[in-house]
Amino acid sequence: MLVGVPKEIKNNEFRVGLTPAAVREYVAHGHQVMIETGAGDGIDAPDAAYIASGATIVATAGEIFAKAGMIVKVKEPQPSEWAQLREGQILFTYLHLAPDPDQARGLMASGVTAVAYETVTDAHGGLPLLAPMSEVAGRLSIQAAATALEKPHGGRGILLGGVPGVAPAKVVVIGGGVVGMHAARMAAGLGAEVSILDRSIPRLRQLDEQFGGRVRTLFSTLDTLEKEVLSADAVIGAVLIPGASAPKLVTRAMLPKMKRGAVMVDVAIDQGGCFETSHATTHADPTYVVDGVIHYCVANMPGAVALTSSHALNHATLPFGLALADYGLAAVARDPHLRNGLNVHRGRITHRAVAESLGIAFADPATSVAA
Ligand SMILES: NC(=O)C1=CN([C@@H]2O[C@H](COP(=O)(O)OP(=O)(O)OC[C@H]3O[C@@H](n4cnc5c(N)ncnc54)[C@H](O)[C@@H]3O)[C@@H](O)[C@H]2O)C=CC1
Ligand SMILES: CC(=O)C(=O)O
Ligand SMILES: [Mg+2]
Repeated sequence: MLVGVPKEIKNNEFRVGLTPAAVREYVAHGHQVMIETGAGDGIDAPDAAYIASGATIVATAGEIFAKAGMIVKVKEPQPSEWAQLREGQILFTYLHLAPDPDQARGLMASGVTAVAYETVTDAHGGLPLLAPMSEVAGRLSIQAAATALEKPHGGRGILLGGVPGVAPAKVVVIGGGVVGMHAARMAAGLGAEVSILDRSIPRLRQLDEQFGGRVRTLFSTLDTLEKEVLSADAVIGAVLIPGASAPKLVTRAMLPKMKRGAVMVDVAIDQGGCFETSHATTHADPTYVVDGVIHYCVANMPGAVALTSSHALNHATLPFGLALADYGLAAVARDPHLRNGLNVHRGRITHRAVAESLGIAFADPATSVAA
């Protein structure tokens, strides 16, 4: 298959869909790979590195969209990219369609077959193509919170770990999955007081065991959530219902009762955000203030550490991308985990939770791909 990788065009997005090491694997499988010139510049992978791995360098994204059988990206296609996708072409990337009806309509109109990294599953109930970026974003969320809490950035002026004789900051993590666990680990490592809220008791058990009592685990009721948020210096939003829009767990009414200069990092913003007052921001202007509480809501946090992120992402996407390149749609038909990643196919939404969040009719992928 002819596989194409355009340069990412989202604000401050420096990741790349395929690293040179991944290109070499595709070429070893007999595929041709086209890379837009400069696509790897953000991860210290110049055109020459891609040529050495067997790729061809092309001057424009337009050529890639026109010729490639499969497009491999990182972030959801931007409006100028929807217009260039077409029927018979496979798009393999993050989509986050539930809170983004414009993109959903754009992809449906294009006729493209779109496999979303974030809903591909594994045999253990996990999301293997979301997990590496959740690890990155969870860890970064604490760096973002620490920075925002500094006085020159408008924060309370509290050091996460405190110092001997002065109490540390309180970090409250809502959602104890991959993002939540990595956020808690970083916050605890810096010496903060940390609690994690989740609605899954088995998950809370795992976290309790893993942290050996260093982090408090709490079942998330309305009462517990409110009590924890109102006493927090930093709140990390890390819940997920796969494919669906995030539930709004911190309401606007809670904000005036929170500490002045507290910070809320809504990592779940790519699924619409789990705070009522969240709206997506960019790395260029990551924060805003509502009722004295700083909001950080960057939807592509891992793009800031593109080098780490691109390699971690490629390690996870490689086997699925190779299967798509080797077998095309047949790979989706025969692998239920890859099929769970199918979000759009020939103008229909093929993921149930995505369809329900968008209020668009659901087309069963098991039957629509075979058709
Ligand atoms: N902004 C960014 O750059 C990035 C955002 N993300 C996003 O972060 C979010 C979390 O991802 P993961 O940690 O990988 O998901 P995950 O599936 O590993 O964890 C989600 C956790 O939320 C819990 N949960 C669900 N509903 C809840 C509720 N009402 N109250 C409390 N807990 C609840 C689940 O039990 C689960 O433990 C996703 O929306 C993901 O797309 C991930 C990477 C980068
Ligand atoms: C998962 C996601 O939204 C990202 O890595 O940008
Ligand atoms: Mg701002």
